[in-house]
Amino acid sequence: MTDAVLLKQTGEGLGTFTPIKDGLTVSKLLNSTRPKSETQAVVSKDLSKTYGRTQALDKVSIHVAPGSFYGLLGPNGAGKSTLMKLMVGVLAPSGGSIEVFGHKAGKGDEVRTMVGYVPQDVALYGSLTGKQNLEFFGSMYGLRGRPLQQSIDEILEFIGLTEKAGEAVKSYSGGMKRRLNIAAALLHKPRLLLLDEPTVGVDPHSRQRMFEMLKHLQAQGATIVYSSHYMEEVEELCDTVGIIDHGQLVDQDPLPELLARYAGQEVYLEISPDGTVPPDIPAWLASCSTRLRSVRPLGSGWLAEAENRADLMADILAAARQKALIFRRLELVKPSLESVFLKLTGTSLRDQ
Ligand SMILES: Nc1ncnc2c1ncn2[C@@H]1O[C@H](COP(=O)(O)OP(=O)(O)OP(=O)(O)O)[C@@H](O)[C@H]1O
Repeated sequence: MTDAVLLKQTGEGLGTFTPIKDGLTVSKLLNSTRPKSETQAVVSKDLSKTYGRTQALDKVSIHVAPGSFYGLLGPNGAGKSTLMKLMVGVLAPSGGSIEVFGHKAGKGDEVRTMVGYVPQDVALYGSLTGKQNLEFFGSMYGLRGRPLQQSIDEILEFIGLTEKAGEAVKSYSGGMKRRLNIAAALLHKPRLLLLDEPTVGVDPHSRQRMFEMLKHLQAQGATIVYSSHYMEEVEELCDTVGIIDHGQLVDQDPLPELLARYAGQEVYLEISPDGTVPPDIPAWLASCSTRLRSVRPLGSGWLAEAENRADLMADILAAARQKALIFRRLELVKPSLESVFLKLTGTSLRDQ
C-alpha cells in the first residue's frame, strides 16, 4: 500500500452521486464547487525532480485548465508518474513549483482533499471485500458513518460493482480491481482526478466502462489528468495533451491545435505489381508532385507528406494515369496523435 495520503473531508469538490439513465450513477456538481475565477487546475513552473543521479523531470511547466481532460502522453520512464506524484504532493519538487487550484500542491488538508489520485499499481487489500476496501479508503479521507456509507453505495453503483461488493477483492478480475481502485479515489468527490495508466491489464469491456465513467465525471465538472502510453486512449478521451519525453514537456495544447500544428498532411500508397511499378518510388513521387515534402516506407507501402494531402493526392492520381500505374491502396491519412508524437520526439511511441 503506497502513496496513501491521510485527508479530511471539507465539502470541497464534487457533490452527490445521482443515477443516470444507463444504470450508472454520476456525480452531480454543486454550483458552488465550480471555480469562480479561471484559476488553473494545475500549474507548474520549471518543475524538476531528481532521484539520486536520475533527472526524472527537467523544468516542466504545465498548465491544466479547470474542467479539461488532460492526457499526459509519453513512453515508459518519461516522468509521467513522477509528475502525478508531485501534483498530489506525495513527492516534493527538487526545483521549481507546482500549484493545484492556486495552492501549493500537497500542502494542507484543503488542497489535498481537492485531489483524487489513482496510482499505477492497484492499491487494494485482496482479502477484504470491495466494500471493506472502500470503507478503509473513505476513512482515510476523513469520511465516517452515514456520509461514508452513502458515498460507498453511490460509487459502487457508479462503477457497476454493487453486486460484487460483498466478495473478497482477490476474486475480482483485473478490470474490476482497476474500477474499484478508481472508486477509492472518488469517495471524497475530488475536483481533480489524477489517473496513472489506469488501463494496464484491463479487458476491453472494463476499459470501455471505465472510459464512460471518466467521461461522465468530466461532464459533471471534474478536471482529469490521465497518463498513458496508449495514443488511442488519449485521442479518444482527452481534449488537451501534454507530450513528455526524457523528463521534459515537449509541448502541450488542446488536441486539435497540436494536430493542426504538427500532424502530417499525408497520403498512404501501395502500388500493385499488376501494373507498371516505378523502380524508385520516392523518386517517382518527387517527380509527380512539386508539393512533396517527404516520403518514407510504411508497412508494404509508402507514406508521402505534403503541405496539403488532398493536393498531393490529386498530383499522384494525375501522374499515375499517364504511367498506367495501379494502386493496391491509395488513401488520405487522418491526422493523428501518433504523427504529432513522431514529429515532436523523432520516434514512434509504439517502438519504445
Ligand atoms: N523512486 C525512484 N527512485 C529512483 N528512480 C526513479 C524512482 N521513480 C522513478 N524513477 C526514475 O525516474 C524516471 C521517470 O520515472 P517515472 O516512473 O516517473 O516515468 P513514467 O513515465 O511514469 O514511466 P512508466 O510509464 O514506465 O510508469 C525513470 O528513469 C525512473 O527509472
